[in-house]
Amino acid sequence: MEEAIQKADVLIEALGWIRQFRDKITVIKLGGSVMENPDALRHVLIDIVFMETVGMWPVVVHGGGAAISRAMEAAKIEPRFIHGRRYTDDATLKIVEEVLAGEINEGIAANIEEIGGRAMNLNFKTTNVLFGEKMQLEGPDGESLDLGNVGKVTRVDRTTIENLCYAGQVPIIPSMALDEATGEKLNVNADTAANAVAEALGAEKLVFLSDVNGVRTDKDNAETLVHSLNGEKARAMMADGRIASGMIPKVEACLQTLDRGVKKIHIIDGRMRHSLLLEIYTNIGVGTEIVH
Ligand SMILES: Nc1ncnc2c1ncn2[C@@H]1O[C@H](COP(=O)(O)OP(=O)(O)O)[C@@H](O)[C@H]1O
Ligand SMILES: CC(=O)N[C@@H](CCC(=O)OP(=O)(O)O)C(=O)O
Repeated sequence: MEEAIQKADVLIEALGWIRQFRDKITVIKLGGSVMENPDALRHVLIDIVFMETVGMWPVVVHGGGAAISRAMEAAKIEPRFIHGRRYTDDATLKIVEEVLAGEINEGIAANIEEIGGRAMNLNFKTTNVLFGEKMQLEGPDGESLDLGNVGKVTRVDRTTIENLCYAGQVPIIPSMALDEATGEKLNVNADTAANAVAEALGAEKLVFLSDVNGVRTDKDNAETLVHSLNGEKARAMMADGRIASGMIPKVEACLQTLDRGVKKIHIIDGRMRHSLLLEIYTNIGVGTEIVH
């Protein structure tokens, strides 16, 4: 009986948090590295179904970088990255669409339905909600770098996403956009796509599920987790190389988004069971919170 009472206590403890986040949007970015681990992905999706069931409005934006690279290798195309972005020629774009907007997008929605939740996969074949334009990057001497069909998000169809949330469905958004001027499809970095969606929706929270426990001062040592990271510290860590590779676009985009109305941003370990619920429903600080 004591055990049952303790379980009831836990439910009551969650009540305040459930009330606080009811009818509020949390954007969850699923990184390719989490999706590479089916067990971790399943647990994350169970947490998302829990959120949806208690009346929160989770919105999923996903990448799938590792799966794209694998499909490219099978097609004998060498993946190439420029400033953390995948060089995307026409053949690569076709693969990105098949893998990201196809297999992965449909797979996440199907998984959520299997667990008992309701989801809607939003892609070019169903409903596209991300619009963008080609991204221009500059090299060290100011020369323009050609990334091919890579874009940034300029507009988000907020009404469609909010209507789905209101109807109790979890929107699942792949990191691809449609160029409204040319009708071309664009490959978008999933971290920047998640930030654009959170900004457009004025999300209460933006949570990145990654394959590390957060930002670390030594990227190879989990013990060096930074619990709270502000802009000044983040810029210093990027300048001296402590923040590197995939963490750079993530942190840069987070700092920009905080300036644009999203209240809280966290980077947490998607492989840790229930890290998402712990972040939302408890006072235990898991991962790194990005602050002003
Ligand atoms: N200071 C740092 N702290 C933590 N991870 C870092 C840091 N600098 C670089 N990284 C790298 O960033 C990676 C996470 O970014 P990324 O590969 O884009 O993941 P995801 O697919 O989850 O978006 C980590 O696996 C780690 O190797
Ligand atoms: C332009 C660009 O780089 N797009 C990314 C989109 C997927 C992504 O970002 O996936 P992760 O979140 O798993 O890294 C790519 O092609 O890999």
